[in-house]
Amino acid sequence: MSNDGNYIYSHATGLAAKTVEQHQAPQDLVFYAGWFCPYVQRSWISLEEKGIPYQYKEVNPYKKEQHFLDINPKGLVPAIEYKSKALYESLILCEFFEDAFPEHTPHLLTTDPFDRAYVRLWVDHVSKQIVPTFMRLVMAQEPEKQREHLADFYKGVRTLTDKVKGPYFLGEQFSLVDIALAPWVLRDYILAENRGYSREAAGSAWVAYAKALETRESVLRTQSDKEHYAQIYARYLRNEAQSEAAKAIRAGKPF
Ligand SMILES: N[C@@H](CCC(=O)N[C@@H](CS)C(=O)NCC(=O)O)C(=O)O
Repeated sequence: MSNDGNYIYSHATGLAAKTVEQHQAPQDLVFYAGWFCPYVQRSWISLEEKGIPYQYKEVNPYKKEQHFLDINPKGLVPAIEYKSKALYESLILCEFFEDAFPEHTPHLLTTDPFDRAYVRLWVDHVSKQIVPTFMRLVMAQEPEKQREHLADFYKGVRTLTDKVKGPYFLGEQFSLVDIALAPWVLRDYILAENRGYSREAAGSAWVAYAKALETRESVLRTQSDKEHYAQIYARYLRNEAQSEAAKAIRAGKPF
C-alpha cells in the first residue's frame, strides 16, 4: 500500500457531504466512492443527473482492504455492487447506468446511434488527451516540461471547444462528454495557482463552457470544499504521489 491514503480527508465536505447524507439507506445499487476522486465524480454526476437510487459508501482506495479488492481487484474507486454483482471503471459505470436504468432520464449517451458514437469519440478525446495532460502538467517539475505540457493541455482543450455547441458539448443537452470532463474543470484552479494556466488563455469558448459545467447542479452536488482537494494535489505537485495514476504517468503508460 502507498501512503497516499494518509493525506486524504476522511469524508466529503460542502454540498457533496449533503448528497452523501441523503444516500445512506440500503439500495440495490451500492456506490463505492472516494469523495476526492475525479473519476468517482464522473459516475456520481451520472447517478445524480438520472435520479437513480443508490447507497453511497466511502472507501479509501489506497488502503486496498480485502473487502474492496473483492469488488474491484484493481483496488480503484469508483466501483459498484448492483444486485450483488460488481463493476468498476468510471466511464463503464456511466454507460451501465444508461443501459440498466433506461427509464431514468436524461439519456446522457443520447439515443441516436450516430450521436452515441460521436459522444464516445469525444469522451475518448477527454480521456486520452485532456486528462493525462492535466496530470502530466501537475506532476512536471522542470519549467521547460511544464511549458510543454501546458501547451499540450491548451491544444487538447481547444480541439474540444471547437466542437462545443454551447452551453454544453451537444448544445442544450447535457451528455457524457460534459460528465467525462467536468471533474477536471472543477480542479483546474490547481493549474491556475501552480502552473501558469488560465481559462482565458484557452479562449472565450472554453471560459463559457467551463462556467456552464461547473455551475450544473449535479456537478455542484458532488463537489467538496476546495481546500481538501488542494491537500491531495500538493503531493502530485511535488511529484511525490504513489497512486496507480501517478505511477502510470511517470512510466509514460496509459491509465
Ligand atoms: N480508470 C479508473 C481510474 C480510477 C482511479 O484512478 N481512482 C483513484 C482515485 S482518484 C484510485 O482509486 N486510486 C487508488 C490507487 O491508485 O491505489 C476509472 O476511470 O475509474
